[in-house]
Amino acid sequence: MQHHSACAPPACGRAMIRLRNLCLTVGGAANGGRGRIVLDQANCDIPQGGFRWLLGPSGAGKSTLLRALQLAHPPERGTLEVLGADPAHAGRRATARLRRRIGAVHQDYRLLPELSVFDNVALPLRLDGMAERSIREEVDAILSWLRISPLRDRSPRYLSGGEQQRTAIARALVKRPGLLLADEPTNALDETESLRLVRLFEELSGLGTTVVIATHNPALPRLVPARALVLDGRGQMVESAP
Ligand SMILES: Nc1ncnc2c1ncn2[C@@H]1O[C@H](COP(=O)(O)OP(=O)(O)OP(=O)(O)O)[C@@H](O)[C@H]1O
Repeated sequence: MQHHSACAPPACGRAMIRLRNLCLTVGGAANGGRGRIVLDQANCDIPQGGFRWLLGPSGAGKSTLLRALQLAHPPERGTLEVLGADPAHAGRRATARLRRRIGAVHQDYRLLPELSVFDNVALPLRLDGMAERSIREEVDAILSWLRISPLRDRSPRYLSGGEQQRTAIARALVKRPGLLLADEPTNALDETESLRLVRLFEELSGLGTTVVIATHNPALPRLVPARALVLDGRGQMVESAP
């Protein structure tokens, strides 16, 4: 991989993610400490349909940056635009609408154990007010694609790690998000499933979804060569060519 000192401008089209002098800290005032700088004046543009790996050693801040992109971790300073909007200047309703256009796969899946696999995946569509009949079609299609249809009535509580991970992925994808953020989305999957999944993410980016996938598995970016955002753990982020 060839490294550049700064992130390249978007190849074409409008930036769906735009960072300008973005500073992110963790464990600050809320924890009574001084906080730790995860990103120090980072700049980056990702165009619509862009695909980026998010790389860096454990603890470098990949999950924190994904949380910020999901509008769940406010920046300390600088500008963060997501899906063409700046949440710092959007009202609560506009921010909630923006969040609904983001699909996120968390490292710990965050499935609701009291709901079935089907209902977990249906949740974002129900929150959007979609008709039940359309929900059934959409959910069944994505469960089938991820090969978890036989699990549709089970509680996530009794699923394997890989099955839970695929359920979380189905929930992130079912609403056809404009931005897909995934934190180690293949760490519980075997090689064949991992390859299918990253190919799906690649396909989605070809269809216009902006995709950011965090991983510390060096094998993964080799499956789909794409630009990478690399965090060094000391606040710096560089963008590397595929
Ligand atoms: N709420 C918090 N309070 C204090 N420190 C935190 C908090 N959340 C994260 N951190 C610290 O911030 C740093 C970045 O964590 P983060 O989870 O973003 O890293 P990561 O690159 O995703 O790591 P991994 O690859 O292990 O998942 C780590 O040093 C972590 O210990």
